Amino acid sequence: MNIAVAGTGYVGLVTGTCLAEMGQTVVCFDVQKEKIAALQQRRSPIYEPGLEQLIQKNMSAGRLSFTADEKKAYGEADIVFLAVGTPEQEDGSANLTYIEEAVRSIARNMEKDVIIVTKSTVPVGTNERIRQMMERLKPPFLRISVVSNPEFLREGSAIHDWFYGDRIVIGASKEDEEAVAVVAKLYEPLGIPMMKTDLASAEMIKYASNAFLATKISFINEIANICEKVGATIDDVAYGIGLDKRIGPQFLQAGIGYGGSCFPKDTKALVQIAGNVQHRFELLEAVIQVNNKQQSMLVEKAKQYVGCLRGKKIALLGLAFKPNTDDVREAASLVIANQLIGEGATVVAYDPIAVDNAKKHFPPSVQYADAIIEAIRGADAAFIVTEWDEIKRTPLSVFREHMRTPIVLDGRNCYSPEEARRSHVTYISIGRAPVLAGVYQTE
Ligand SMILES: NC(=O)c1ccc[n+]([C@@H]2O[C@H](COP(=O)([O-])OP(=O)(O)OC[C@H]3O[C@@H](n4cnc5c(N)ncnc54)[C@H](O)[C@@H]3O)[C@@H](O)[C@H]2O)c1
Ligand SMILES: O=c1ccn([C@@H]2O[C@H](COP(=O)(O)OP(=O)(O)O[C@H]3O[C@H](CO)[C@@H](O)[C@H](O)[C@H]3O)[C@@H](O)[C@H]2O)c(=O)[nH]1
Repeated sequence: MNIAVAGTGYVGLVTGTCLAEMGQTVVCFDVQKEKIAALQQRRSPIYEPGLEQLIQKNMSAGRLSFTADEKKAYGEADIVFLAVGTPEQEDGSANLTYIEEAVRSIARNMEKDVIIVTKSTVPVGTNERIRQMMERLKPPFLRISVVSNPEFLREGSAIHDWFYGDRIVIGASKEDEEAVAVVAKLYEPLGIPMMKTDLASAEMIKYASNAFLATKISFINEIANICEKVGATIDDVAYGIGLDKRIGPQFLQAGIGYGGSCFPKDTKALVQIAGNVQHRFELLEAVIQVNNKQQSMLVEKAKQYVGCLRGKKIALLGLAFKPNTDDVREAASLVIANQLIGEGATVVAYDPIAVDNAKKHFPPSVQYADAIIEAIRGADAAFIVTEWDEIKRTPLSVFREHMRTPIVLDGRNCYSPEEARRSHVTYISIGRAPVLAGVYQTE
């Protein structure tokens, strides 16, 4: 069985590499020639723990290769996994241009019957359109099947998620039952529960899963905001509600809102998908609004405790949208950096991995430090935006020692209020009472 993967972003690379690790022969294709060149040199274009080693291992074993030549990728393929991007358009809907380009390319280059397996997150109805496009464009003597197989991996733990996921969803129409069996057989060795359904339901499962998780986050963030006002503590409240098995403890970490390449785009796309069938998804609209508000909250709090931010040095600790990734797409750090600069502050940022990516997206006036201490030295306030282990391991006493005024605004609740009191820092976190260490100069 020859497998091709279209796209070498997170999903394409993890899919291709993990299928090779499972013993399949895989060739990955991308339109970005520099990505393919790096991969051919055995370098991963993204930071994901364990991925580069697994790429190298499977290239050496001769099971995994990379090409920028579409004929080489698709000519011999029995199965093509579509893992190209589906980014957000201005109106919030998913941009399907890359999917369409990949489909045209497969149709142009295929020399065998082919099963197209869509891993990209695509609006309901897209796989049906992929089938129609393929039927129109493919060589008439060859057959195609279309299977929806949404991906649920999380960045930072993507390889673990591939091998130990909660479920595998395979959607197809009745006429593609044979293709479903082929795809199911590929996944069988993983022993992960598999569910088979129709195309539209599989597509909807992906959006509904992300929308539900985003809802949980916005919900707990709102509870945290209320906790601050009524004197309750979010840590205890989240723990207490999570003990109810019907609710569960996961995704109840209050903070500065969700970011990343999926939740922000997929929630907006689902609002659009609903809107297209004249259904206003008011609950999800509120989830998005709460998230936007949450991302700005820390700067508002900074103004309250630091005073006017003009001319102040602010340390921004953590740029990636979550730990263990170098991805800064839709990261709260970007919103915060823009706001701080808008207020006239000088921003000195630190991140252990994501600085190269940040430099491409952040305002040019952001300065970058090589270490946490360098970022906080002489600072008037420090924002903790990503809960990297390195940041969590830095005692608050270090902030007290190196900052001009030790005001720490922690968007990820990395420390306990007790430690803040012991360390004599002003510590403002989410859903807990502020810890005030004294009166500081505000002008
Ligand atoms: N990132 C995640 O954690 C994640 C998880 C689950 C699902 N998804 C979904 O999977 C899809 C891909 O996400 P990603 O984060 O890997 O995207 P990405 O933007 O990181 O990568 C997409 C890749 O596709 C390539 N590409 C574009 N057009 C192409 C074409 N015609 N042929 C071949 N390659 C082409 C791009 O050059 C890029 O390298 C999206 O729909 C996303 O919503 C992402
Ligand atoms: O309790 C929580 C959990 C997460 N987050 C934030 O939510 C965002 C997303 O986190 P996470 O879900 O861990 O990362 P992603 O890699 O974006 O993965 C999500 O998006 C992927 C793309 O669709 C899906 O495949 C995954 O199942 C889904 O978890 C990040 O900003 C986190 O900081 C919180 O604020 N509180």
